[in-house]
Amino acid sequence: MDEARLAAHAVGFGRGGRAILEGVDFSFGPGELVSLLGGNGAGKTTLLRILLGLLAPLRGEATLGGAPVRRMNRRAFAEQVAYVPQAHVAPFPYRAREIVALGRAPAVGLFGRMGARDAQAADEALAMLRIGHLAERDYTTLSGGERQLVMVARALAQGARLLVMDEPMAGLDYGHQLRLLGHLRRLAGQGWGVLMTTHHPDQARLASTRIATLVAGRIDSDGAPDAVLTPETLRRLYGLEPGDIPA
Ligand SMILES: Nc1ncnc2c1ncn2[C@@H]1O[C@H](COP(=O)(O)OP(=O)(O)OP(=O)(O)O)[C@@H](O)[C@H]1O
Repeated sequence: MDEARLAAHAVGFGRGGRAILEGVDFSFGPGELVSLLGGNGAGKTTLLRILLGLLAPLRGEATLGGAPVRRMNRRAFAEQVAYVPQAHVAPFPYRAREIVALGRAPAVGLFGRMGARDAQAADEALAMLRIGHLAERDYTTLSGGERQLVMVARALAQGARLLVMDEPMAGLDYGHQLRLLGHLRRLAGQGWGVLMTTHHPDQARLASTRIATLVAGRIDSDGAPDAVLTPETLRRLYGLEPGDIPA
């Protein structure tokens, strides 16, 4: 199990002489749904990009199963870790099944032909998220919540066991936020590992197995949701004073 953890070790990053991340030690792995909380500009997206090997840290390193991600073959990395983008409107009216099958690109090669096995993997992923009925639908006609689930299905079809998501609940109504969290929690229960950033501590508390907080580029706390989300942590995260919180 430990083999597949995605980790940051003493990671530091900066731009223009300004520190963005400092001494960040963090990891997640199979069976976990970890929410990364932090105010605007705290460094969440920067940390995700470093974990994904898209950005080289100035100090420290990111590893997958102990191997430096920056030196890993991208296809080998994609077989283990999927980045789930925020749902967006595709420029062309692909069917949902086709969008999901695109997740198979690491398996079929970017310009390879999609075979029956790929279509089957796409259908299995859609079924796992209980959206099989959307397979033939034009992706551009789906609601934001449905599109986000299609994006998760695409990551599942890719075969990766670790999912990394940047604000997956942005733009979703409360119902779709909770539904998405329910799916992610279920995936964690089945052995997937999920890391997501969010601006919704309450939802994070409901669904996460663990919560980590970033304050000014440093990990401020990391642990069980109820232990992390104290009034004191919320003050450091969002500048909230006890009187600001409805009693
Ligand atoms: N390429 C860059 N050049 C200069 N500054 C950058 C660059 N990328 C990020 N930053 C700065 O680094 C800080 C952290 O940005 P990051 O996007 O990681 O924060 P975040 O926690 O994801 O924020 P948000 O919740 O607002 O999306 C911000 O102050 C941002 O302006």
